[in-house]
This record gives sequence, structure tokens and C-alpha cells, in this order.
Amino acid sequence: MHPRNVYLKGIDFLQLSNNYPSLKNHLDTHNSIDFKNQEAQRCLTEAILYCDFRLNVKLPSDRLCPPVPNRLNYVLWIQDIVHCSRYLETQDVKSDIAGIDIGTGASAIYPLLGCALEKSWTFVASEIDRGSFGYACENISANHFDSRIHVVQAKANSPILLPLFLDAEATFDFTMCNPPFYSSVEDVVHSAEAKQFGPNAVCTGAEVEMVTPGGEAVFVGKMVEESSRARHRCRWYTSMLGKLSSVEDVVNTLKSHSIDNYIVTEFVQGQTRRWAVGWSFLDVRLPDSVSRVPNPNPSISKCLPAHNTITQSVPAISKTLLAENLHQMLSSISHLNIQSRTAARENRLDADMTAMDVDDSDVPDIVIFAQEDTWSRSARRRRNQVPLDASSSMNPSVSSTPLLPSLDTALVCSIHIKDLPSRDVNSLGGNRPTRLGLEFCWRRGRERTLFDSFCSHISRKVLALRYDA
Ligand SMILES: C[S@@+](CC[C@H](N)C(=O)[O-])C[C@H]1O[C@@H](n2cnc3c(N)ncnc32)[C@H](O)[C@@H]1O
Repeated sequence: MHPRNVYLKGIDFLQLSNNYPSLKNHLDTHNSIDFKNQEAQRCLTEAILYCDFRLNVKLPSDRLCPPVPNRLNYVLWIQDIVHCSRYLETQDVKSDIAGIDIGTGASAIYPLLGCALEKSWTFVASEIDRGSFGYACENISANHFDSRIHVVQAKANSPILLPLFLDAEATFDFTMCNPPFYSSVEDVVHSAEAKQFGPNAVCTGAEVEMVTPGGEAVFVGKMVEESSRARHRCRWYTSMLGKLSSVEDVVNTLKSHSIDNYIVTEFVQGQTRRWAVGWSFLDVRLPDSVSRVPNPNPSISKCLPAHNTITQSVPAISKTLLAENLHQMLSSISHLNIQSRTAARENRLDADMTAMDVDDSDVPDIVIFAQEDTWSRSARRRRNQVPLDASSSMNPSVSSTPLLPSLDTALVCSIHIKDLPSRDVNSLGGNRPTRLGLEFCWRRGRERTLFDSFCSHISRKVLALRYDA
């Protein structure tokens, strides 16, 4: 579960029922509820939405009943993406955010949760099913969100990303979608039968909610195609996926469209595992805490993007000494713009934004801006061939340049000095070298090779340093 998910430690059904009395009718002798009972499930979702988000939602009996903890996981991941992406692009995380929800369903759960959590968010949602479209509009009005959530009726031949194509001028921060997972009704039946102990919860979904021609991978594949026409008009395109095999299919589709800036996460709730894939045409690179599944098992590992956060363990006497050496080393590289970020915590972009580890406040982070490779051996060789009069502008600059790179900035990378977990730290203390971590975070750029080469150049230099006690 997402670290900010308030349901990490489970739900106290008894306490919830004290605040939402109709739930009491569904409590068993252990103060739990029967997830195979449709009515109990609907009442639980309505109770959570009301008690924890002040949302009045009516769920029709013939449509999907969304489990809130799982839907919240996805909204929190979107929050991370939006926060990091906006910060890296403009350093402005407070301005208005516009999202799209494809297939919002009768509950309109994603736009409602998003607007309840974030005052600056607005949504355009789409829905193909006339019945669900009507219920969604009622739920939005019941919560007085008509000015912030607009629902459009999709047709069978509409583009999947319909809201992007209705207004060619409109721009968005993100798209989200929980697509119909299955390719046919038989596929739904097989999947239920394949579950060893039967499904954990009853599924109340109508066929249109669960089945789409070709299944979810084809649905999201079409989204990838459409996104490569709309490109920068949306910062991040994302979709949830219900099958692990679909993650691989969608990642392959992204690669076939030469989209290398993609991210993959996993949502685990009880025995249910879901995945989500996101991609962007921007040069903004999100930290691993947002872009990759933490502690992945081998089956998902092959679908993950390469690391945007690389930690090099280094011996050092103190963070301050290491920081001084690092500054000297960076200053000797020509054409590198170096920024010291005293507000280190502001500059950290962890998914767990409310509970960041705070080992880092004693030395500032460093952010470097490079227009090209000036550190590698071949780059230095090239530089030596440059006529002398051009060398006057070759001094590195330590400046107060804002985080926004200029148009020709090819690489933005932050370097953070951190304590490594205690098992790696020399416990004898004193002046003996301990091990610290140099954490390189790729912030912006199109060429991964540039980031990799910069990290390995600096790591090599730092590892060559000698600290004599
Ligand atoms: C799995 S349900 C998700 C509903 C809701 N978002 C949720 O998470 O509970 C998929 C929804 O997508 C809708 N849908 C299917 N194809 C669509 C399309 N091409 N455009 C818009 N909505 C579509 C279905 O009617 C259904 O409401």
C-alpha cells in the first residue's frame, strides 16, 4: 500500500459503524463484514467515503462497487507524480492541476477522491455507459463539485482519451484510468475460477465495466497511440492494470513508440495485486520512489524502467568533508552550473512526502546543470582541441540559477549525501572512515547515457579519494 494510505493498518469497522449507523446492520459477531455480500460491500464504501472524505456517494446495485483503499492508492500515486513533475518543471506545486479520468464509472470515485483531497484539482471525466454516466453526474452534483468535475459521454468509436481531443487547446497534468480488464465474459469466468480459494469479494460489475475487445492491454495500447498524437498536451498519461501480463504488453507498446520515459508501480491490498503504468513526453525524470515498484519480485522486475536514483556507497570521515571534496571535484568540471540547495528537505522528492527520513539536514544537496558532456575523457579530449579564445567561458559556475533548466540544458541531476543503513556503517566510530551514500537523482534530460556517465565519473573520483585517519 502507498505509505500515505490511511488504511495501511486496516479499517476499524466497529468504529466506522459508530459514525455511520447503517453499517452496524452488516457487522458480524467479530465486528467484521462479509465481503461476499454485495449490500455490505456497498454500505462499507459509502460509509468510508462519508466518514473519511465527507463525500455523499450512492452506489447502484448493478454497477461496480469500488474498494476505497485500493482507489486511494492510485490517487496518492498521482499526487506524487503531479507534485514531483510540477516541482521539477516549474518549482510551482501550488497552481491549478487538471486531470482526466477515463471510464469514471457510476461512482466517479477518482475525481471525487481527487477533489476531496486537493483543492486545486479539477477533472474532465469520460464514461461510455449511459447508466453510469447518469449516476456519476448525480454523485458529482450531490457533492457540489459540478464546477470542478465535468463528465463527457463517450461513444464506441470515440478516442479513448476523448477529453484531450474535444478541445485541441486544453492541456492537462495527468490522465488516469481503471480500464475494463477482460477481453470476454468467458475471460471473466476463467479468471474467477482460477482463483485458488474463490474470489475474496463479490464482483457487482456490469459487462461494460469488465469487458473490452482485446482486454485491458489493447485498451491501454490504444491510449499509448493516441497519446503520441497529443504528446505534451498532457504531462503524464497513466492507467491501472489488473493483470501482470498486461504490464509487459503495455511496456512493449511504449517501447515500440520509442517512449522511454515510463514508470511502473504496484498496488497491494490484502490478497489483491494491481499495477499501474505511466508515461510522459516531457524530459522530467521522476525519482525511483515514484517510478519503480520497491523491492520488486522477478516477474515484475523485467517490466520496470531503469533507475533514475542511483546510490553509490563511499568511505568518508564526515558528510561535511565529503561535501567539500564533492564541491571541489564538481567545480573542476568545465561548463557545469552548480547549485547548492540549503533547503534540502524541499528538494527531496520522495513518495513518502509526509514522513521523509531526516538524516539529511546537515549538508545541503547539490544540483548540477549541464548543457553537454564535459567530464568524460573523450569530452575533455574534444575540449583540448577548441581554439584558445573560446576557453574564456569555460569556467564552472556555482550560482543561484533556479532549478528550471534553460532550453539547452541536457542534464539536471541532484546529489544528496546520506547515511547508509546502520549495518553498513562502521560501528567503531572515532575518526575511522564510515560509509556514506552519494545519491544521484536524475531530474531532467532526454539522454540516459549522459546521466549514467556523469554518475560513474563522479563515483569513480570520489572512490579514489583517500581519508587518512
Ligand atoms: C473497471 S470500470 C472502472 C470504473 C471506476 N473508474 C472505478 O475505478 O471504479 C471501467 C469503466 O470504463 C467505462 N468504459 C469502457 N470503455 C470506455 C471508453 N472507451 N471510454 C470511456 N469509458 C469507458 C466502463 O463503462 C466502466 O464504467
